[in-house]
Amino acid sequence: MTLLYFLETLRRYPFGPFLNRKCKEDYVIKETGLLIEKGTPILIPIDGIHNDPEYYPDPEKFEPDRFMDGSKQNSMSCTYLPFGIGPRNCIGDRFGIICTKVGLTYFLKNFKVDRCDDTPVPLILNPKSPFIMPINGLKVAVRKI
Ligand code: HEM
Repeated sequence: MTLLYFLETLRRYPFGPFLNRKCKEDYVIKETGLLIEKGTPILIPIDGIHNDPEYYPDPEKFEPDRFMDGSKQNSMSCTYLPFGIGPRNCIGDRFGIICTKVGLTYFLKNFKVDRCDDTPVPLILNPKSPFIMPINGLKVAVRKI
């Protein structure tokens, strides 16, 4: 269950809005005829793909169950990219997942988290940040259980 919430959180809020690559050889996109020349810098829009209703119906909705069948986070899927993709993808993905599971489980066993008066609803992201992060932080009420 923790994993489904983790996966959905990284869909809605990946670390950054895009991955960057450089084109290794001239490439023509079949559908449009557009030529991408060798050496062209490429930005792959993670947040655009993660919010495309063709892949994620009702993308604004936080819905951990979308990951229930396990297919989306398949490494061959180009529609879920929180850890990047290909030979330069994140080498720490499994380690990151395990650390998050252990840390979250320990934290949630000991603390209860609630909205407070200062919790931004809806969450407003900082449009000037190179990372995906709330504009004024994310204040919540944390109580020891
Ligand atoms: C939730 C945790 C993490 C997230 C969301 C994350 C995300 C990413 C992303 C998006 C990339 C770029 C991949 C690409 O361009 O295709 C990356 C690269 C990388 N990550 Fe992570 N990462 C996480 C944890 C870690 C951890 C725990 C380590 C090391 C212990 C790590 C080490 C690296 C390294 C070395 C690269 C560069 C790989 C390369 O250029 O070949 N990451 N990560």
